[in-house]
Amino acid sequence: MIRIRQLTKRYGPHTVVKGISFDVQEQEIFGMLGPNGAGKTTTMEMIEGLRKPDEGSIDLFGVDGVRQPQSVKAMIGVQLQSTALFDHLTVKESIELYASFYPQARKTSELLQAFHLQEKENDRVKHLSGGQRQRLAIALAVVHDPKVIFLDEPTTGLDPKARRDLWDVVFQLRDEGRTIILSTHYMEEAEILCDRVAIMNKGEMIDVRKPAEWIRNLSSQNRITFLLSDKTYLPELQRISGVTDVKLDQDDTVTLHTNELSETLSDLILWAKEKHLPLNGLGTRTATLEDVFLAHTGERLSEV
Ligand SMILES: Nc1ncnc2c1ncn2[C@@H]1O[C@H](COP(=O)(O)OP(=O)(O)OP(=O)(O)O)[C@@H](O)[C@H]1O
Repeated sequence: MIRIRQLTKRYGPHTVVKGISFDVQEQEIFGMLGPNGAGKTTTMEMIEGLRKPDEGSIDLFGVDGVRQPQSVKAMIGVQLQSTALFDHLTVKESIELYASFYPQARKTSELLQAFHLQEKENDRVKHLSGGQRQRLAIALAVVHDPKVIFLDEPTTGLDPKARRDLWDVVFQLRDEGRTIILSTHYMEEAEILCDRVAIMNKGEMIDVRKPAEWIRNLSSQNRITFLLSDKTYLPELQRISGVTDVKLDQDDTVTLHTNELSETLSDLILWAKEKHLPLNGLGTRTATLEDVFLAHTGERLSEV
């Protein structure tokens, strides 16, 4: 287990990580979300032993991350930004170069296979697609068979297919028994990939929860919409079970906010039947992690 307690980092008068505490379980895919400048990278780099905390403790599977950063480095793999790869080396040469940095390394053939790069082994890095470069960057991070892997926005800029392929790589790393800490700007990615998600804002840790728990706690964000031209029905709609708010737009669209989506929906249908109202344009929208993020940070992640 990774145990972080009261971790603090200051730059001059600015405290950019403000005494945060959390645990990461073994074999967990742990996501860190937050707007730009929230302190995600600083936190990850303190755990990686690259930046020294001003206060607090880091215990990485029994190793003191603050006092023994060198021991931490042997246990962890950090994905390079794909721009940091050597463009003129081939894929195979890149892996062999990185393997030469460690006393013990995984076989090149095994890594080529695990990261679906066999067919590209003799291609120069500069000729790889975005997804292949990212897979190579992660392959290089696991050359020495680390227990913990850090991925900083691993799928930024990838097309949907390459993104899904990379998710498979991350699941595979976890299934091999590794613990993964990643930052992402994509809500969908956090929902699908992460066992638990930490949301950071302005150097503070808002909380750590499973994606579904974050969403459940924000369940009044569930919405039902339909067309209704007669305003006189609005007070009745307010009384339908689960409804927390009713809004009517200028284009006659009614939006019901509810914390009990299915119950509200079935009661609404019964009510409309009684009144002989057609419920044209009926639609529902459940809360997403994007709504959670907006509610907690006041920003849309897709825009940051
Ligand atoms: N070396 C440094 N010197 C001074 N301030 C720094 C330094 N590194 C980071 N900061 C500041 O610390 C704050 C947190 O930065 P950090 O990079 O950790 O945020 P982040 O959540 O990773 O953001 P992003 O999503 O943009 O990567 C920012 O306000 C940043 O300007």
